[in-house]
Amino acid sequence: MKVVKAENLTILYDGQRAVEDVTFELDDGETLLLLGPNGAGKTTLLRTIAAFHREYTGKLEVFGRKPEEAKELISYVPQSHVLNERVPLTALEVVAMGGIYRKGFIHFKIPKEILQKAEEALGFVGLAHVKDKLFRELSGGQKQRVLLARALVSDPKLLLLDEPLSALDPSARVEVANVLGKIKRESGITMIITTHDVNPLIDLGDKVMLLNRRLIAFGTPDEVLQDTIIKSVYGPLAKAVKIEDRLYCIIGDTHIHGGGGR
Ligand SMILES: Nc1ncnc2c1ncn2[C@@H]1O[C@H](COP(=O)(O)OP(=O)(O)OP(=O)(O)O)[C@@H](O)[C@H]1O
Repeated sequence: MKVVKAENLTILYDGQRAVEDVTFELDDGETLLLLGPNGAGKTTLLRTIAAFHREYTGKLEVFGRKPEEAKELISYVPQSHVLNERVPLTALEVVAMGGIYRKGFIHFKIPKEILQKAEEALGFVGLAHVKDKLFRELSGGQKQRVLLARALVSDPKLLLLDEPLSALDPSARVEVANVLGKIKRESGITMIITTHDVNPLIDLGDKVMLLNRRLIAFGTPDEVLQDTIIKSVYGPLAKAVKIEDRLYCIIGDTHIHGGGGR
């Protein structure tokens, strides 16, 4: 069974088309890098797969079901997370929230088994040592890793990540990309990762989709990240180059969200 199957998927907001006529399939364990300029529809596609947005035509199946019927199998890590940093939560409490919300209730006291899972997840992302630190006092890269741990606590089969590297400095990008690599290698969870900068993630991508409201290209990194295809979206200065067998995309599209660092 396909993890995601979209056929002629068109996504609308109040009747206006944001994403048009997208067809693709994703197999179990694959990682899809979803690439496209500002306003291309990356977040829209991700949120529709997560069943947060439901105005669409065409076919969309997640694990062979309607997206809203597959919700318990999906974890979604939003772009600018909505965690209220004024609430003094520790890293461990933030991770545990992933298990609590999934169970559909809010406890004042976090159940022991959820705390234990949260500790394991924090260890997995290499942050066991900061479990009692306040989330708001962590670095940008550490915060993003905590959010990854939070997404893992509910044992998802599909992980949807919206711009996990944005607003991070280059060394934090590498730190987070390494954790994403570990998730892929050790847990085999299917992932869809939206990004403006494909370079730090390119080794993870089994498939790449280039979206610009319409599907420009979908396939392996070698198939999609070709000079002519990249130029058709990002203009004549954009380039795809291969250096020592590794692909790099120079697209001059850095998309800074502000914030960043601490
Ligand atoms: N809630 C909404 N209501 C109406 N239109 C929306 C809404 N969210 C997004 N859009 C529109 O849908 C289109 C795609 O936006 P989306 O945020 O999915 O693109 P994106 O590729 O994720 O962009 P970015 O890289 O800037 O985050 C844009 O034209 C945007 O204005």
